[in-house]
Amino acid sequence: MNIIDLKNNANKESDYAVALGNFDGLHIGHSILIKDMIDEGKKRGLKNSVLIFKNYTKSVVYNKNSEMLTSNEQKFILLEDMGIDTIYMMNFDKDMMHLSPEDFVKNILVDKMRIKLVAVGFNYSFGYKAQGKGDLLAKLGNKYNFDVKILPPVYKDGLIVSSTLIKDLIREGNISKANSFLGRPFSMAGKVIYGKRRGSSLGFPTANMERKINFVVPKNGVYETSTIVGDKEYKSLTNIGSNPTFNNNNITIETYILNFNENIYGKEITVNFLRYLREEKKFSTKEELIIQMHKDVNMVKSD
Ligand SMILES: Cc1cc2nc3c(=O)[nH]c(=O)nc-3n(C[C@H](O)[C@H](O)[C@H](O)COP(=O)(O)O)c2cc1C
Ligand SMILES: Nc1ncnc2c1ncn2[C@@H]1O[C@H](COP(=O)(O)OP(=O)(O)O)[C@@H](O)[C@H]1O
Repeated sequence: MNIIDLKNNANKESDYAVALGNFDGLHIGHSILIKDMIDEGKKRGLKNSVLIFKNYTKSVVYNKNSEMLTSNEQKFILLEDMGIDTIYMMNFDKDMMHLSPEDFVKNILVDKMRIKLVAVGFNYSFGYKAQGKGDLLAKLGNKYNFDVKILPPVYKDGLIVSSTLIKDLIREGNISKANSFLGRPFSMAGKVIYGKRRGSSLGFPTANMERKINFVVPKNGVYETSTIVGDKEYKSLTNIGSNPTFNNNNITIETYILNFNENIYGKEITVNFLRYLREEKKFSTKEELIIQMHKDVNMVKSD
């Protein structure tokens, strides 16, 4: 798989099919769209690609740091697994934001990327103030000689699968449902930082994570997770919250890794969220918390 930054490069090699979108989460709806683009591209003898903005378009448009489901690194791995030939990267900045729909199509898709097929979802919009919709894309396809495929919404359990819905489910702690919409566990990557150094004394050292990007955070509570350290995956338990037993006030994301005993401060870990187990509680003594933590471990050991 190639990754091409369109800032200083253009594709001169071959004609391409492309899927367009933010693809935050690369959920089951995104996968269907991308697989369809790959298949349709193959029929036409085209290479396949996705165009990804380095930064989240909504964050630029609304000038805020929006919460996200996936980092670009995670997207690259997932897209490579799907069989994508090329990822085109672009910086979404104020100039880009002000491009008219037609200029976006002509300057980027046609001139820089040699696109012959564009696949988008039913609610895709593009160009300044998101003025361009599917019908305009189809017209521009006629003008600039590329095919356009607009995919209908993908439903699951009677709901349209969307990144916004999945983020809301995660915020509510409904991890199982969020994961069924994602098609894999929601996962967060980040560096292990120092905490209060209390975990080891409780018999449960916890790796405190600093999120690598502004990942959406599940509601406070204890979760069954798995944790990737280096190239190994371990069973784990993750507590999100303010440790009310100890009257902390900031929210931490901390993971106790089973059958593990290494110093991993400063290392990057990935935590996959599998299941919500219980609320974070205020215990009257630390001994009671320790008893509960043993019960938590038994919950995930037994299956
Ligand atoms: C499985 C698990 C369950 C936890 N449950 C609670 C809880 O219910 N209430 C609470 O106050 N803290 C809970 N904690 C957080 C501990 O209080 C925390 O790990 C400890 O204070 C260590 O913090 P440190 O990493 O800053 O040293 C839990 C931690 C783990 C790993
Ligand atoms: N099984 C384990 N799970 C998580 N971290 C572990 C484990 N074994 C050793 N560690 C190490 O111990 C650190 C956590 O110890 P802890 O006493 O909770 O300190 P802190 O408050 O700094 O997180 C982790 O950051 C990691 O480097």
